[in-house]
Amino acid sequence: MEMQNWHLHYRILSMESSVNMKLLQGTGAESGFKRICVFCGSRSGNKSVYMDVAMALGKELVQRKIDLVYGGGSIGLMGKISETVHAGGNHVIGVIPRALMPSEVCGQTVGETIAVDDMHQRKAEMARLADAFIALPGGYGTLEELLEIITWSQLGIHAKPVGLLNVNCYYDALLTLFDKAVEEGFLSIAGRRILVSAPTATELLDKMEKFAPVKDKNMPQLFWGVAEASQISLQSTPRVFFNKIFMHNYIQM
Ligand SMILES: C/C(=C\CNc1ncnc2c1ncn2[C@@H]1O[C@H](COP(=O)(O)O)[C@@H](O)[C@H]1O)CO
Repeated sequence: MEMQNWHLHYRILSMESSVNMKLLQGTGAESGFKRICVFCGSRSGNKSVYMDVAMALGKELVQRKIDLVYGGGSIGLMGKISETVHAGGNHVIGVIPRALMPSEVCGQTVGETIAVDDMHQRKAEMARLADAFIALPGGYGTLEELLEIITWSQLGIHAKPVGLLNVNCYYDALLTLFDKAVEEGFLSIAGRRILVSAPTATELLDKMEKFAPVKDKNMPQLFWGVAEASQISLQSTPRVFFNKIFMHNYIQM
């Protein structure tokens, strides 16, 4: 895609999402989201509230006719949300690296499985397939996925809503850290606003439906195109694979 076309495309995407969301407000109409990617723990947590919220989010997606993209398998919160959405009759896509595919590692994926080569490819594929992202409680894997997708938004790679389901105040410390980063000058206010948070699935989805991306005026317009990917590939061999895949998927978003 030409540089100018890309900027136009990005602006149209941002405008479209805020217009669609405005039309939906208060109408009781179907969601503006077709597919949401959920990042969440491969463990269940040690309080029932965590499995409960995974089920509640699954039911909310079913009710709003939103399909699920997730990391595949049947373990922990990942298993609970995928089983709930699948049982409710919505489509589920598990994007799973081949190394994690054996059922003794991750259990069985319900619905459709997309096998990928590695964790980087998985994230790019999840990001391409979904039109919004939600993080439930989880560990390093969930945090890493959440922070990367926020960073991609900050860099203008996508303009899709990112939500944090802060059940049981699980993410309070993280949200305080982000506020501290603004206070200390490491994060812009526009950057901080990328992440939408709420304590329940219903409130979070309602907020995300209304989300309109805020453009950070100080952020330069970046071009994430094939030309840059091939330049990177000349400079640094270990990053070639990631960047090639990432750019390829990005162009298709
Ligand atoms: C190897 C072991 C378990 C299998 N682990 C995972 N299976 C599927 N997806 C995973 C796994 N680990 C990370 N992910 C991705 O990150 C998120 C969950 O990570 P967390 O650290 O549990 O928060 C999830 O969204 C996946 O996409 C044996 O331990």
